[in-house]
Amino acid sequence: MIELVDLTKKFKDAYAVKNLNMFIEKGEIVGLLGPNGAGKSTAISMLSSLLDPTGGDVRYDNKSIIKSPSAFRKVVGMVPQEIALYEDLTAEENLRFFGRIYQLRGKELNRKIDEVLEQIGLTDRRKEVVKKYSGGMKRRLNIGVALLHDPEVIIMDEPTVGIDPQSRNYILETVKRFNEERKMTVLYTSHYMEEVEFLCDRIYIMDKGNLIASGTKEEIKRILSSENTISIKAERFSTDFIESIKNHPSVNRITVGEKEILIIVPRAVNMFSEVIRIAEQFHIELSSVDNKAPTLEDVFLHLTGRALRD
Ligand SMILES: Nc1ncnc2c1ncn2[C@@H]1O[C@H](COP(=O)(O)OP(=O)(O)OP(=O)(O)O)[C@@H](O)[C@H]1O
Repeated sequence: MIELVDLTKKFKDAYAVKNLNMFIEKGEIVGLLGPNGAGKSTAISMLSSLLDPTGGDVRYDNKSIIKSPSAFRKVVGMVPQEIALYEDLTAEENLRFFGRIYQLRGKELNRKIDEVLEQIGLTDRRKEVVKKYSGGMKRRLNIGVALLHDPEVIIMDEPTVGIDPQSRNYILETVKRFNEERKMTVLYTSHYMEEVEFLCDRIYIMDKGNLIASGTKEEIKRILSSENTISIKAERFSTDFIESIKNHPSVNRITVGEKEILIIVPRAVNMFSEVIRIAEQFHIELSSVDNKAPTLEDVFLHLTGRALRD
């Protein structure tokens, strides 16, 4: 198990990470979520012993990896946010170069290169120089480098930034496969809610250096359990109708879009029939009325008052 205990990093007079407490069990995919500048990269740089903390500790199987990082370094693969590849080398040559740094040689190195290229779906393009690769292919090779020494734990710092949806999907599916087939422990940082929702069972949410929520997806969404959101859609809404919904005694607040209105009501209130009655009264033809399950995005908005991608 990996534990972060009161982990803190102060740059001059500002805290990038403050008293961060987290744990990651063997074989779990844990998500670390937060907007730009939340402190995610700083936290995982300390976790992978690339950066010295100002305070606190990181423990792997009860041993401090701040004091003695070498054992942890052998079992961890780090995928950095910035692509760290040689553009003028081919995929195969890049893997060979980094493999040697991991002390791999000869047949073992060749076998690992073949295996990693297969895992990241680049076997066919192995002889091409990286500068000809698409953003998504570079991202995949960046992940491949971290897999060369068969890590037990992989730490990924926003590995899908700036790529097309197809490559993004490929990466997400690959991470899931590593976890299922190889029981790899994964710490996945992102500022995309949907990625973390798809991949992770347990989630930590950071904002401005602090942890603002943690738990399973279900636990985190329960933060919003005192309210329910109803989505109604129509080709057009009239001002009278909007005012009537907004001023209804059971409605907490509404968000008005061009063709959709979100109506937030207390959990216990059933507004369905009431909404339909008011729509009929104002001759609004509703195309749908749905109960909207809360998303992690809603949780973040609720906790911070800001959207995650501000
Ligand atoms: N070397 C540094 N010197 C001074 N301040 C820093 C340094 N590194 C990070 N910071 C500050 O610490 C805060 C957290 O940054 P960090 O990069 O960890 O956030 P992040 O959540 O990873 O965001 P991003 O998604 O943009 O990488 C930011 O305010 C950043 O400006």
